Amino acid sequence: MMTEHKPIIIGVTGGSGSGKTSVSHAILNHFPNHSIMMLEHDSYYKDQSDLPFEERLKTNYDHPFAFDTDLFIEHLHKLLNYEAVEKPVYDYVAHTRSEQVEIQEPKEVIILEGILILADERLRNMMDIKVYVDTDDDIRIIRRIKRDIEERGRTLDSVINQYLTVVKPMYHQFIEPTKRYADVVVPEGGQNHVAIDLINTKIDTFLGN
Ligand SMILES: Nc1ncnc2c1ncn2[C@@H]1O[C@H](COP(=O)(O)OP(=O)(O)O)[C@@H](O)[C@H]1O
Ligand SMILES: Nc1ccn([C@@H]2O[C@H](COP(=O)(O)O)[C@@H](O)[C@H]2O)c(=O)n1
Repeated sequence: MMTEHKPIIIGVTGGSGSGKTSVSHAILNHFPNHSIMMLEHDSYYKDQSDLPFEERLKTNYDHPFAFDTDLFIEHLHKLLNYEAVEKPVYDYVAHTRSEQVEIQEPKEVIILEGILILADERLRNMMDIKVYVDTDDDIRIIRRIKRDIEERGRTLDSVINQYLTVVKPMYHQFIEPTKRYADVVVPEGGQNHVAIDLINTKIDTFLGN
């Protein structure tokens, strides 16, 4: 595919359970007839298939080192050049990459989503709009308990233990400080229709609509 302009990049970040995915889907759904895609940083958690399962449980998944951000950026550069990429598929139950990949075709609008995407200067410099979803800690942990038990194969004790020992301290050390890089701070995630409308209007402007 050849086009005059490079794709538009929107970064959506915030703590775990803040509503990043919901905001990203609200943006995707606003542009049903446009060329738009989402690239989750979580898909680029490092492959740990060489480690026994018990060892994978000890990984700090809320530290920048847990991600293969170099590969994420490499894929982003390809997408910016309108080339397709083989996106890894992450398995939260097994705590490693699955053996499958998904072919991701290039699009005109790319939504990057993840807890630590604003922590990397290279990524920040590639974004046209930076969004931070800001949701109270108590709401986020309640959502996470429900989601991790229902969808990510966790027990209540494991979610609480991981939250108190890793997720909460890493949030304050690495994620919350990136709020200052955001162009837009969205309180209460997916339900903030005014903020999402403002973001969509800006994307429309970039698209020349
Ligand atoms: N405004 C909201 N009200 C109620 N539940 C929500 C809201 N936004 C998200 N959720 C729920 O909370 C969980 C986490 O939301 P999600 O968008 O996946 O957050 P994140 O991607 O930041 O982890 C999901 O189960 C989602 O359905
Ligand atoms: N094997 C893994 C990998 C990641 N996590 C947690 O996922 C959170 C990020 O995803 P969100 O959708 O909640 O933004 C992050 O806080 C990691 O702790 C995990 O538990 N296990």
